[in-house]
Amino acid sequence: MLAAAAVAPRQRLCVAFSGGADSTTLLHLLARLRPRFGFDLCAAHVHHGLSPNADAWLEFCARQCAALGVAFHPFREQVARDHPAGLEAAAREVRHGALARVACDWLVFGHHQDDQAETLLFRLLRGTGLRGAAAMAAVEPGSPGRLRPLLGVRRADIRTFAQAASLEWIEDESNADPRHARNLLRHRVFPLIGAAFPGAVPALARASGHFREADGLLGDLAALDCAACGGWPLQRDRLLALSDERVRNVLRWRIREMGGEAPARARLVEAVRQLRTAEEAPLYLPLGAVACCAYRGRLWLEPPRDGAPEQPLAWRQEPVQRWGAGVVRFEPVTGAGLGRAALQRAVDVALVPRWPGLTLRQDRGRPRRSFKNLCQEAGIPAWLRPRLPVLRVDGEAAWIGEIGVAAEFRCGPGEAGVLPVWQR
Ligand SMILES: Nc1ncnc2c1ncn2[C@@H]1O[C@H](COP(=O)(O)OP(=O)(O)OP(=O)(O)O)[C@@H](O)[C@H]1O
Repeated sequence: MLAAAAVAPRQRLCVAFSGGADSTTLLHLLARLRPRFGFDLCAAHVHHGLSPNADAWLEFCARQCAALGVAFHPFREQVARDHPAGLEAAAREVRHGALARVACDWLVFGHHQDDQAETLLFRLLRGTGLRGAAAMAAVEPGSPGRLRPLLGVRRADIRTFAQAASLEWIEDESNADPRHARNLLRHRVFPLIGAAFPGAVPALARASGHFREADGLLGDLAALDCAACGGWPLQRDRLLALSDERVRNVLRWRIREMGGEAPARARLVEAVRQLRTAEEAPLYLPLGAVACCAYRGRLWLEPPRDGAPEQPLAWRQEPVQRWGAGVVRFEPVTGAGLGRAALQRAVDVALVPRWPGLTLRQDRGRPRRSFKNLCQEAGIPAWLRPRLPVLRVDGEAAWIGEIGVAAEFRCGPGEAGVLPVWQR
């Protein structure tokens, strides 16, 4: 598995070390494999402060690491007891937050096949989608990536090995607490299932592999559909020519790609319904971690409060400048857009959001118009206005995204010009 994950010599592996039988076995195995693979090994333990034994566990982990010559990183964390998702979830969040702070290439966990089967069943009972049913991956690339080398091994086999190797470990008394839903599954439900279906655990683990594969294919389909819709921002009419299922798949995939959690199915169903009934009209649909925006034939997702940067972004002739969730491209043109010479003479050129009192004259001989009037005339919806990029040149608006160039800055015929294009 280490070879499959392409763990290279000198890469830094950090075992997430609870001190339990699984991560203790894992740590000992990796310590033995260290000379053969040439990786650097360390271990991290998170002290949640929830058990009266937490100090003793931390000391136990420190001693084990010292005996194996493995660097040890202890984390003492506070867990909120009033977390809306419950104490277990709060502890997990804190644990993963602490482990993410370890400088390493791979975090290595002691999850095994029984954990995988329990995770799958637990999630199915809560109505999970394909992504959740895919459960845990043995190799999850990332920075750091995650490895679960024991994912194909049964819990009982790990214990047998640990006993045969005379390893010592600690038992977390909370693992026996039937008030935790996971423990109820482990101690009551799985023994019953196992008696009736002896191969249930490996079969469930296998099923999660099938779900993982199918989920990967849905990701491929979403990527193909996005490409066929012209890439982000998508062409709205092409997206809506797809079936509802595929539109939802695209939205779900993009939200995850942006680091958010996919909203509940009912919410996505409603979003697609609204997209279809709005036809061509501008639309702004909050979807949890992101907002779905549709405007002038284009559709995109953006973080709800990340429309425009708060601070001016100085422009020093770069071809591309970031703007909120998108970019502004400055394309070289001749006889169109903004005159380059005037921009080069200016002292202060920056991309900024609209400011109070902003006005712009679109054509010589026509009056200056307020930002609000310009937006109304162009049919720009109120939600999009704070996000519009404005190129401010020595205090004057030279260009406003979606509106255009100010007459005073327009490039003369045959002159070198630059045309800003806002891509959301
Ligand atoms: N206190 C801890 N400090 C460091 N690592 C831990 C700690 N607790 C658990 N781990 C790591 O997580 C693995 C799984 O532990 P456990 O089954 O208790 O957690 P889980 O909540 O089911 O999993 P996950 O945290 O991945 O959701 C362990 O084998 C170990 O690698």
